[in-house]
Amino acid sequence: GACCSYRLRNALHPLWQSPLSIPGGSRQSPINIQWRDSVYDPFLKPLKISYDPTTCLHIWNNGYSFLVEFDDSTDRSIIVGGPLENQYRLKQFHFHWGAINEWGSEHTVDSKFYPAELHLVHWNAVVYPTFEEAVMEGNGLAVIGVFLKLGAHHEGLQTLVDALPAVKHKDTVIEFDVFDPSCLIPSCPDYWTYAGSLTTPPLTESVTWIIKKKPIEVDENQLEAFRMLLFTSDGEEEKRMVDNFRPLQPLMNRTVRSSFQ
Ligand SMILES: NS(=O)(=O)c1ccc2oc(=S)[nH]c2c1
Ligand SMILES: [Zn+2]
Repeated sequence: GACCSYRLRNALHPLWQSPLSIPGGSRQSPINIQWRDSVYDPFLKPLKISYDPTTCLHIWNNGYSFLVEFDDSTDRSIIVGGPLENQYRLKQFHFHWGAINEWGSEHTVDSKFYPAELHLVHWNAVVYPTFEEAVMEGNGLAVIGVFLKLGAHHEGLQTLVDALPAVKHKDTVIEFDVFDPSCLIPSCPDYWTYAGSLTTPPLTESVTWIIKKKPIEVDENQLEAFRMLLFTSDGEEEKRMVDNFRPLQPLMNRTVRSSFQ
């Protein structure tokens, strides 16, 4: 049945040496979003995003992806509204991508992969004292997912792409002190939302996912810049950082809601 195959899928996937099964794994991510099965919820509010670009700190290659990290010691960069009961603080954003343009995103829409997916990670600092504690709680995190599609050059992304050669190897970091990530979020307010998990270890079921319906456009050179990064440290045999996405997980007893009709 679905459950054993998903356990097999997790066990087999080379990248995530995740445990054979996640304890009580009933809300794992990513999932396929079947547009026609999503349910319009008129009570969903618009998502309110207010980021302070000066809270940007650095870019770090952590050996899975590259993270742009923010100063989350105050409420200067937050999101509120949408499906959320509290405001959530921006901690970092990162991407997942493929070796080629045919795949790379973690979520799919009607089984379609995008070449890449952006995750903006926020945590519930109203209720929890630290990010590490929020990661363990059902309402601890809120992640905005934005699909990237091949198309026009993205000016805002280019400032980030220009810094990537400095973080080519695992565990390298470069200062990156002013960046407003809202330039990476489509202005169209439409989104899907569902209860899910982290897609990398510890895979905890602590994420309210907010997946933007509209993708952003980036060009081939910008996607290629992601693919020049390495999973490996300086001096090790080079392994290109590509296909850093988790396999699709079963929907189980969940409904995906939409903010639009
Ligand atoms: N890929 S993701 O689900 O957005 C995500 C977000 C934050 C995380 O913190 C740890 S630890 N693993 C994480 C995975
Ligand atoms: Zn992610």
